[in-house]
Amino acid sequence: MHSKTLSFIGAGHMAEAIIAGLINTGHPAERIIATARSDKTLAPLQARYGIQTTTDNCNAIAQADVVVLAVKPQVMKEVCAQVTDIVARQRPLILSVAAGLTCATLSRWLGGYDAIVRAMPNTPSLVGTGACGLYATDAVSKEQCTLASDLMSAVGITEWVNEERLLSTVTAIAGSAPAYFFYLMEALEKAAIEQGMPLESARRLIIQTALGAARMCDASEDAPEEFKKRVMSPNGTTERAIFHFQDHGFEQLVNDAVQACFNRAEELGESLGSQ
Ligand SMILES: NC(=O)C1=CN([C@@H]2O[C@H](COP(=O)(O)OP(=O)(O)OC[C@H]3O[C@@H](n4cnc5c(N)ncnc54)[C@H](OP(=O)(O)O)[C@@H]3O)[C@@H](O)[C@H]2O)C=CC1
Ligand SMILES: O=C(O)[C@@H]1CCC=N1
Repeated sequence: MHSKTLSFIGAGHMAEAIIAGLINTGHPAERIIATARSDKTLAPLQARYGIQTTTDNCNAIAQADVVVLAVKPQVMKEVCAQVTDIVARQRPLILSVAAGLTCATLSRWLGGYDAIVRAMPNTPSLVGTGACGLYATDAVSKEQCTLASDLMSAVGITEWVNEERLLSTVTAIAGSAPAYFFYLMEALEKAAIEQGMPLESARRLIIQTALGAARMCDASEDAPEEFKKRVMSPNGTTERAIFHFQDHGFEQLVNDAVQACFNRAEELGESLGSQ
């Protein structure tokens, strides 16, 4: 992996999360190239990680073993059109992290080039605890799949899915899901402040609790439901809170939000893919 040159087309939140994770695991900075439209975006990345940067997408791809497409889905078509010729000459593995856009759409936009793996990562990649879904069509070789796995495993865990639509599920439970947890943490902070606790104290306690809950699940085969029961003393405090969540439709609300996220990923794929 460390001998491969990785070019990131797009240097925003998701690209930076993966780049930071890769640098932390020892990937040589000189073997990472990032592009953006403006030097203003690139300068801080270059300063932070010592990577190569350029606003010339074709130049970045001309040196690449792997091209990570990390622009917004809405600008992907334009970017693909720009780089089709250099991709055909260089023949890198294309790893797209864009929500919704299918391998078929990306391949069409890249003039029929089909060595494409789709990934749906998340921003905790930044600290080496990413969770990433991967999907490849039959056109992708075993070696290319291994390369994609190796790249994303450097910044967290990976799960291959055998149906492309399941990447929309991965989007709804992992790609977008850090925001759900942040939202819950934000709401807990607000509740603590309302009860008179200083923000700093509340935040420390909430972060550690989230970390502890995740670590307990990670360290055991037991289901989250089991851990929940162990906190819920009969007629105790937790039970009162959980019953309140249940009485107010918490599980349905989560299900509906996950479905809305899934639907938006599919909708993005369909509307942009029809272009
Ligand atoms: N954010 C997240 O948590 C996740 C995002 N994704 C996917 O990652 C992709 C990027 O999202 P995110 O990082 O949040 O978006 P950002 O807006 O943070 O980053 C987009 C980047 O693309 C660059 N860019 C725009 N146009 C071009 C171009 N023509 N050539 C080269 N670079 C260009 C921008 O550069 P400039 O600043 O100069 O305009 C910017 O650096 C999306 O497709 C999204 O679906 C997937 C999983 C999680
Ligand atoms: O919100 C989005 O569209 C992107 C994709 C997954 C996370 N962020």
